[in-house]
Amino acid sequence: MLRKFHGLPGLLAGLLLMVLSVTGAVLALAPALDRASAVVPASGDVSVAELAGRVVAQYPGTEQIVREPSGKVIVYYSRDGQVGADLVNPLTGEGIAPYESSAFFGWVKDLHRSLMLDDAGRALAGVMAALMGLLCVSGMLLLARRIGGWKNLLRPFSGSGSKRVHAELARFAVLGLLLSALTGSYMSAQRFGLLPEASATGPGFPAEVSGGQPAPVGTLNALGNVDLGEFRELVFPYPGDPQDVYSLTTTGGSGFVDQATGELLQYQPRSEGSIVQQWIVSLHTGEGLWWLGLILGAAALTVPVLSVTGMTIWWQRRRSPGKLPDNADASLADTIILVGSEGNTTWGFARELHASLNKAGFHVHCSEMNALADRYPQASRLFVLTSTYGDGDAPASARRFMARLGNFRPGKALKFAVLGFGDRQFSNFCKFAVDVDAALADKGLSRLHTVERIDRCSSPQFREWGEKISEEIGVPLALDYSPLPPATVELELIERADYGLAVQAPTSILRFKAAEPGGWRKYLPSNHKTLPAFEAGDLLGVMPPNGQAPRFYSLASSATDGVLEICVRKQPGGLCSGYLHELRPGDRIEGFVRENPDFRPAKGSNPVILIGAGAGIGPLAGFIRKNTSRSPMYLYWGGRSSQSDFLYKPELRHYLDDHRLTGLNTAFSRSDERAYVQDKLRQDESAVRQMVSTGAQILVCGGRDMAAGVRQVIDDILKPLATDVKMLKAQGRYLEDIY
Ligand SMILES: Cc1cc2nc3c(=O)[nH]c(=O)nc-3n(C[C@H](O)[C@H](O)[C@H](O)COP(=O)(O)O)c2cc1C
Repeated sequence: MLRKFHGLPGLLAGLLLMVLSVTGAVLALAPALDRASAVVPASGDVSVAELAGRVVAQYPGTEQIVREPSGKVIVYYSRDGQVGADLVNPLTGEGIAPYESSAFFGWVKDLHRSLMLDDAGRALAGVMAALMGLLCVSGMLLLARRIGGWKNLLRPFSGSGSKRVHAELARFAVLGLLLSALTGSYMSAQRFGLLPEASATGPGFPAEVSGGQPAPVGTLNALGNVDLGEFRELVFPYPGDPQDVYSLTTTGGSGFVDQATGELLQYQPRSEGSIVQQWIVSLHTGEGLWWLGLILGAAALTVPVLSVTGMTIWWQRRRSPGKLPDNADASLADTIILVGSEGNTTWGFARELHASLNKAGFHVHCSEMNALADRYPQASRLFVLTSTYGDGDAPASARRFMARLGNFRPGKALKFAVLGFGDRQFSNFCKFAVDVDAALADKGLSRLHTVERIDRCSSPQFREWGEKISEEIGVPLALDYSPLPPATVELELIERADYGLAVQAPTSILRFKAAEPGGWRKYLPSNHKTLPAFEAGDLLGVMPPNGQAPRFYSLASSATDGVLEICVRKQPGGLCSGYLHELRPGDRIEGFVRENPDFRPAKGSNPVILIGAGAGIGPLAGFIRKNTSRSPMYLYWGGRSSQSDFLYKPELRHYLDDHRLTGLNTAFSRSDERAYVQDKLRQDESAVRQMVSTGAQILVCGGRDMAAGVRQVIDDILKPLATDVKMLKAQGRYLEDIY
């Protein structure tokens, strides 16, 4: 609900808000520019009498002197029948330059205030300001919910892409934006009579004036008592009229000054309402507070980026597999389905369960596990369908689930069943599902059904689970779903480099191109094949022969390299790795790319520490190849023998020479040295610690034993910094790709 509230007005208003914010940011420069060009004496240095005396000496026809909130002093005068206005130096009274208000700023102000649409535009701008206030508040509530409370607001966020940019910018800009929005709404409401305006009437003309011989303005007592810092405006009496008076306005109020006696007449202090009003204007425009103007301007400049990233998030969410027809509201649903998925296949099963339960008359709400609500007031059944990733870890749409479980307040009637999706070839088969099952039981929920595990998206296993659930809930559910095989492309092997045979670790670097169609079809222009889009670190799914489920390999190249490269170790008895190792140049395979955006080096100039062993070097080599900005990048890699399985040896030398790689540290377990990559990290302990303390990111790729050993070493190294791998992971600074 909160998300809809934040998203819909945001989308509608995005464009208008961009216009208002960009114009606001331009206008915010004016106070600082004005201040930079103004001569501002220290407080107490110049009185209004001194100022007026100096100005009149230079401009005998002075009619009015005005001091702007920026400190600029302007004199309006008449000379030889002509009127003029000059900017003057308050220390000398001399003119600095003719005064003209900027046509450019005037135009921008009109656009900002009324979108060039007079009153209709002013009203629209006011509505936009109120909307901006709502967006700020709902956005902050969303953000606090996402990061686990207000206390985490200043901690680094994990995540990537539009979501991260949106959240990072918003948390720093929100106070400025909220201030602009609230003050803008207030001003607009006043203008349209929705809020009372402070009375602008000044004191009445004095009933009695001395009418004596006018004294020089520089000698008038009442003006001598006012400091320049408090001065706003002095209007001179009509020349030759002894009954006329000076009218004086200061920050504290206004009154009249007798031109003969210098006495202050009819002084009226400013009302509280008028002071508040003036403050609101200053807080909105930065008038007289040039530094605040700059802060507000910088905050306003984030609005176009927030609008674009906000729209991107909205669009991604609309296209997400979690968008289901007839999805009940979480607060009204009697049945909840939560989905944990990385590659989206689990969503297909969840959709089938959702449709079957809906058909049976239940009110079903389905969402990703990360969106676990604090309560489901009407629900009595909770189904959790989740895959497992990494080395028994949570998939992307469930990564925040365990943290959110802390705030979860289940009703007494709520019973749950967890169904895991995984692959028996991983030693941690469906581990995350098992962990979730245990965590829900710990929370005090009772089980509707014990946790079950589905191997490689098996449709019969899913159907059987459905039958057991039918018995538990007393309603027949016919779950019939088989995921569509992913759309594949044909790839042709163009090159291979073989390593490791002598040390019983046969590993090959395989390079593919998109296969050209055969026969007459190759002459069709539309049939010229190109590689799909991918980045190093994404996954290549390979369909092994005999219709087996796909196996995944980390990509060592990106599409812009013009070649699709993987690094494959032949596993004893491994069906797919054996199949790939048999390939000769010219042979073709069927494959598809699966994005893995969470395993990428962060952009920026912080050091990146790459750690891997064996074929795990593949994506790491791809990251180094792409490091054309020459950010500091260090590689720690372990193999068996420098003679036999030093993968990418010539390329790494080349990357060191051209500074795409800053440092290389190798360990060989079957050499005289007998070292592992963990040993090299320990040797470099202080350097690693120092890099992490300056914001380094660590990426690990390889087998699970190596990854566990590396985690242990890094935890030890980080102890003096009072941080650990868990914390770095939460900040998106420790990424793993483990098999
Ligand atoms: C890189 C990678 C790591 C995986 N790790 C595990 C694992 O540790 N345990 C497991 O049971 N399955 C693991 N799997 C298999 C997935 O859980 C399984 O393919 C699941 O059906 C994917 O569902 P999803 O597409 O909804 O994420 C892994 C798959 C990949 C590609």
